[in-house]
Amino acid sequence: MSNQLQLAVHGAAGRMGQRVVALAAEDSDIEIVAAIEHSENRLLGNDAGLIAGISALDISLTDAWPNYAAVVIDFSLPVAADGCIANCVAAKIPLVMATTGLTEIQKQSLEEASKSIPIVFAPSMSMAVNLTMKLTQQITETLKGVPGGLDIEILERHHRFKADAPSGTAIKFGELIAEKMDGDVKHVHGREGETGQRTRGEIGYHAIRVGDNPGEHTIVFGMMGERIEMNVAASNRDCYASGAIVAAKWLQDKPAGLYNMFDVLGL
Ligand SMILES: NC(=O)C1=CN([C@@H]2O[C@H](COP(=O)(O)OP(=O)(O)OC[C@H]3O[C@@H](n4cnc5c(N)ncnc54)[C@H](O)[C@@H]3O)[C@@H](O)[C@H]2O)C=CC1
Ligand SMILES: O=C(O)C1=N[C@H](C(=O)O)C[C@H](O)C1
Repeated sequence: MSNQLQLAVHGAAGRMGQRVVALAAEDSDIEIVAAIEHSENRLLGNDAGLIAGISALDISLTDAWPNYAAVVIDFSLPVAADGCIANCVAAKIPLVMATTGLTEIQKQSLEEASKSIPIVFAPSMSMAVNLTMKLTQQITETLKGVPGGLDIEILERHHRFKADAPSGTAIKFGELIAEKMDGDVKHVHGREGETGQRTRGEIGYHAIRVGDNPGEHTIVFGMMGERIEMNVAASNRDCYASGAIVAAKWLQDKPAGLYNMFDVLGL
């Protein structure tokens, strides 16, 4: 059908890429036009649907970029981000950049790329996570002057295979919370040795890697005599994959620019 959204998935054989392929294949508004992977991936040439654990789609895993796609969803790795960005800019294809762990230079190249193509860039495509981000900003704004002080710690739990720490989501939680705090903020990643007592302007980060946890974040707001814990947890990866597909569709009528999931979700 010509009016389907022609989607290319970058990192298509990965944990996330497989879920994007599977959910997109169920969506009658989407036509998967390319399932792109690393040139050394041993699954190149295999059917992307079978790799994703669904029926064959007659789309072979490839390392070649399509001549045309309406949008690229990237769930690859930081090492692949530069090529992805460059190909999307060259072909003027809108991009959903979901990969985390990008360097500052790579984030700058995303900014530059967004001058010519529309990009959604977010460390979590989950609606629940992005709503929780907004709620934690409200809690920080409300409690930051509480008598006795407010201590904020961010715990994130992920599967044993995750290659970056802390999660991009935890880093984004910290950035958003820091925007609402007064004075200088010190981001403290883990604690060991004679640290001395906690200072007021700290945000602590703790990365837990266990089993097959698809992603869980707990923001602890500690006060003298009580605390609030905001917990958001995925039970599988489809919250991220479906969020990325929503973002891909949202991008279709947008001008060049750098957008996030708050823009997509209207938060
Ligand atoms: N924004 C979000 O909502 C979410 C983001 N993520 C992020 O997505 C990324 C991928 O996560 P997973 O799927 O668990 O990892 P994964 O390791 O299972 O998948 C990454 C895929 O990228 C492929 N890849 C590596 N280099 C490539 C290249 N040069 N060209 C094309 N493909 C290449 C790998 O072969 C692999 O199949 C991570 O950065 C993770 O943090 C994960 C879940 C949700
Ligand atoms: O690697 C993962 O799995 C996830 N990574 C993202 C992150 O680093 O924030 C999003 C989600 O937490 C799952």
